[in-house]
Amino acid sequence: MDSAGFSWKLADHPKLPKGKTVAVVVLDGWGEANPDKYNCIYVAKTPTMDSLKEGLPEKWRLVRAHGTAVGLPTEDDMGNSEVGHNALGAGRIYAQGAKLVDFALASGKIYEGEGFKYIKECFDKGTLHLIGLLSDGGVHSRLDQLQLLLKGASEHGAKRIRVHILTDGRDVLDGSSVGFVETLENDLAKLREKGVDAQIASGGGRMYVTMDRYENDWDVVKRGWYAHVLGEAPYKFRSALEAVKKLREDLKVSDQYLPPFVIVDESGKPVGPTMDGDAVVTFNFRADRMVMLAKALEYEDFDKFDRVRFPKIRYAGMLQYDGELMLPSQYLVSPPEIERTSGEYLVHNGIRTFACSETVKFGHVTFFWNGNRSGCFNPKLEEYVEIPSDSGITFNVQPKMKALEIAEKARDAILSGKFDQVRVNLPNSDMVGHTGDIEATVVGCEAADEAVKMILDAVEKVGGIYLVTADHGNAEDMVKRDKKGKPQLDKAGNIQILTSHTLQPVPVAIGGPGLKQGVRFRSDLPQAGLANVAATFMNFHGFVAPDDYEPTLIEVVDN
Ligand SMILES: O=C(O)[C@H](O)COP(=O)(O)O
Ligand SMILES: [Mn+2]
Ligand SMILES: [Mn+2]
Repeated sequence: MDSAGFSWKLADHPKLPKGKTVAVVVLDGWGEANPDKYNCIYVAKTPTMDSLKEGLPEKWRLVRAHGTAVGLPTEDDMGNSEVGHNALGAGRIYAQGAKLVDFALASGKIYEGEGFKYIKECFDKGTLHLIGLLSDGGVHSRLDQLQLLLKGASEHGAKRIRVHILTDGRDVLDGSSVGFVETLENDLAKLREKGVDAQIASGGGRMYVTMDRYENDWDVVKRGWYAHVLGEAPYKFRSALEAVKKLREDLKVSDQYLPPFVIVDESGKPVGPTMDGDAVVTFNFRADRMVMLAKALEYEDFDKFDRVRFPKIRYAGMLQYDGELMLPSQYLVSPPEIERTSGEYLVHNGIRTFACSETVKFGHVTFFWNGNRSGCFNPKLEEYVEIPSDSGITFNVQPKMKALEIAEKARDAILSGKFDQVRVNLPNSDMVGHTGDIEATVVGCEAADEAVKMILDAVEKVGGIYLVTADHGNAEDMVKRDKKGKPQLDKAGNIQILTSHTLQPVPVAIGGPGLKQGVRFRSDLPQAGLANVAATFMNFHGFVAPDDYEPTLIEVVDN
């Protein structure tokens, strides 16, 4: 208990014992939707997940994983890993980056903050560079926010602006990059009419240029550095619209994987390399895929690739992306203050924790889970294991990914008796789902199901408890639908493959020999969401969750 009366000590659960091994399994991108041929989870053979569903309604239920249930601005916002794992780990709903940036832009407060004042110093003599994902997906960034920022920055004195665009096709339909570039070009033309020298300067597909995460492949960031900072790329165009259209057509690549390009003037010179005295803003609000670039832009000492030139710039993130590393040190909007997460409480109460995934999702069960905080709380009680992901491939080529390796690590951790909580993220349904390859996604779902089986078998052996859930939907719906739920055809009469997440709810399944008789899902929380899960597994560890956590999903009835 500190002087303010706060204590990390959790109250004992009146009915549930301590000392059980609890496996918490997060299937990434595994939602519940009507059965049809575009529902890869339904098409896949998933005997383990199917058997869990037989526990409905006492041991299997659905929870909300999108929109306001996870702190997003509207019910039209699909869920995503950041907000999903934040809610799962923190047990409460926080207004998330998307919403905080909306507020800051609408109120104009963004222009009064320290971060904006810091970059503004460069507006007289230097260029303002805006780097980020050009998309209205609302997962990492939003086009309307970029539009407002462009307008606001120019009204606050920016005279020369260069935008460096990463094309999406992952949180939005493939091919939509063309329309986004058109919209942005229109806005920039309007700024030019007002005397602002504003242009797109470079770009590339988000999965090939700049937006890697968790240090899976620094070459991705290096390509971005060359294009956005050095002004060098294998492809040069006079306009971004031409770049995106030609690269898609000539190379037959999708938006996500466009190669890096720079825009050049009539003499072939890049129009917007980043130079001493310039300001840079990375306009994504979401952290994971901006942290690596932020390091390259901010750190004096940096050895991940040769930056060739390290310009003296003033750099600010849309948000601070990592609270522990305080990276970047300058930012336009304060991130959600996610504190007192379940992970922190549990280590304070002696719970030994093991967390594991492969690189592309490793930060999800650690960094996002712990409220966007790197590292663990107490290395004596926690072990975080990262299995290296394949890099340089799209995951439809290896749809099984490292699911079984993750499951083996989890199994061994459970059988070792050294841990009270064993937490994993199984990435397949999400990562393969994002490729839009339906057959491969089916294989990925089957691999994830096998991995769940391996973990549940280990839980069975040690008399433990399991909680299986997901962070948002993806693989359960792979086609764009109209309001009635029918596949919506494009102008040519073709179905449109949905590479993005969905608005679907996700399952929560509980069980295992250690789960006391009489434990069942309450029926009075029909609107429950991911944030209700933390209190639930805290109960399985024998504790009552803190008062301000969203209520537990379970009750214990006496037989
Ligand atoms: O970053 C990505 O891969 C997608 O934009 C969102 O997927 P995730 O939220 O599952 O990571
Ligand atoms: Mn996810
Ligand atoms: Mn995803």
